[in-house]
Amino acid sequence: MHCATMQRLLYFPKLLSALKQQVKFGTRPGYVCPQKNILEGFQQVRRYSDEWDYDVEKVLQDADFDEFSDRMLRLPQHGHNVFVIQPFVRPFKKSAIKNEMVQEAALTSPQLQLEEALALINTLPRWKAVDSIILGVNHFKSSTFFGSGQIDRLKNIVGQSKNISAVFVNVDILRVKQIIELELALKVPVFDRYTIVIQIFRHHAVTKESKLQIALAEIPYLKQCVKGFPKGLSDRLASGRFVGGTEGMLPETRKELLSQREQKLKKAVSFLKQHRQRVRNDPKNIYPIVAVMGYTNAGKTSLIKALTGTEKLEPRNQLFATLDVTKHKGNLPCSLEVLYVDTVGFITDIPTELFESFTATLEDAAHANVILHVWDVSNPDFRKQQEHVMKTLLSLNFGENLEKRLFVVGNKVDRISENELSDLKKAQPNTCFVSTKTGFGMEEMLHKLEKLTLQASGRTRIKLRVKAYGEEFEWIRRELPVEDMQLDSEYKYAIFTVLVLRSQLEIFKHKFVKKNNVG
Ligand SMILES: Nc1nc2c(ncn2[C@@H]2O[C@H](COP(=O)(O)OP(=O)(O)OP(=O)(O)O)[C@@H](O)[C@H]2O)c(=O)[nH]1
Ligand SMILES: [Mg+2]
Repeated sequence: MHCATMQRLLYFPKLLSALKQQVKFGTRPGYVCPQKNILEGFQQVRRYSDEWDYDVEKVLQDADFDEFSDRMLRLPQHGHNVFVIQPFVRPFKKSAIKNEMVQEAALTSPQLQLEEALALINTLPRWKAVDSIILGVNHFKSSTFFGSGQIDRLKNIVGQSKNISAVFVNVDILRVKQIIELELALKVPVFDRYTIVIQIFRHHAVTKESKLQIALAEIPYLKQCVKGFPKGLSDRLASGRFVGGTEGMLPETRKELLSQREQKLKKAVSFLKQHRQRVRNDPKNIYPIVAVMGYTNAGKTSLIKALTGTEKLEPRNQLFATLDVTKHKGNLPCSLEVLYVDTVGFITDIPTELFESFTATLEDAAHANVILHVWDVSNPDFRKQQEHVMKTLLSLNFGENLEKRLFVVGNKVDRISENELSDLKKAQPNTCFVSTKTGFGMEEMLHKLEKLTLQASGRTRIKLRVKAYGEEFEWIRRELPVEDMQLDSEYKYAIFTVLVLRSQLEIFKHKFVKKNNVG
């Protein structure tokens, strides 16, 4: 076996020894071990034959639109040195906030929010957070967002620093009027969370599926820009955001451009959905599916890598490192093959439209037998994060039977103290606590996951007694997930323990039970 794979399997000593025994047993002359593929499964990186044959590039190619959207989203090639502003509403004024997402954000600490804002900026290649400030406000003023005294203070900071080339106000979305007023005052481009996340998405999108969905995610933002763009202001703007190019276009022409783009994208996404549905319904796809979901950077990709040994997976200390929904084959201790689905992480204070655009690929996860929710328990904000993930799952139609198929894993326990871990275990008795980094708790977690997966995917563990090395024997070995096989003392009969779907059992009965001697 591959040496690196061996090392990874050392996380799971019992599982490893069981696998080794099975393989040894399989080397008996004349007998190929059905479990041999288990070990091979650990080494395999496999994209299933669900390739989508569609020319997305053709749909996305549109020079006029690119010029318009790049201008609105301000995508500089050179990056930015960013001044990060973390606004928070002073506690006694919380009732003044209407926006539900801002209200939710106001429940956490501004310091933690600022840390996330810095991580967002530093995730973008060539972007750097150079300074930051936490600003308490009584309420978010409609036109300028901040009060006039605060605007003066910000003007001073930004004006005096030669280093600052952009400002990031860490709120979900700023209105166009607010952006324009802030840009006029501060004389640098101003970004909100929506625009920053869109830019990260653009950088991290690899496949045509994610490129398409991200293009759709930009549309609501651009619509807002077109709607809120005030006449006659553009030439006063220093940032050049709305100046030149499509600025000269009539508002109707911009609207037309956007609506044509939206129609094209929606049509392509509907084809993508149909394709995904066909793949899901293909009777060949009988593997139970475990969708790994959670807040961004919680360790979803790391967990799948630890469970499957997939070399190509690259966990990264970045927000939204994963945008493509990918499937990775692994085995449960009972030998049953499962597909782990890696997914895009969620984040608070982002308009829901942004994640709704991912539904075409997230639908695969929504139909999964098990929804494995990963928490980063070392993050002081993890309770708020996990609440947010649950809310997002419900808003994205993951609600059906969610309680029955939900499996919660608290990751990164190597970064918390023993006391904290024991308090967490008491408070969350149904959660499996692990570290994908050290391997702590992984074996126990895997056994619990197996139990739920078998139950949720409708598999039954049964014994089949058949003639050794006969037709049925070969069929079982080839077609069914075999957990164990024993030969009788005379090597005449074999007793298989298999994990079967009702449909597989019916096929077996139809093929063999009547005509042959099967127990
Ligand atoms: N200390 C520690 N770090 C971990 C653990 N699991 C993951 N990490 C680190 O956390 C960071 C994020 O890991 P990923 O697996 O990429 O997280 P993710 O949830 O897939 O993130 P996104 O795809 O960006 O949403 C990486 O730097 C990992 O090395 C763990 O158990 N302990
Ligand atoms: Mg990931």
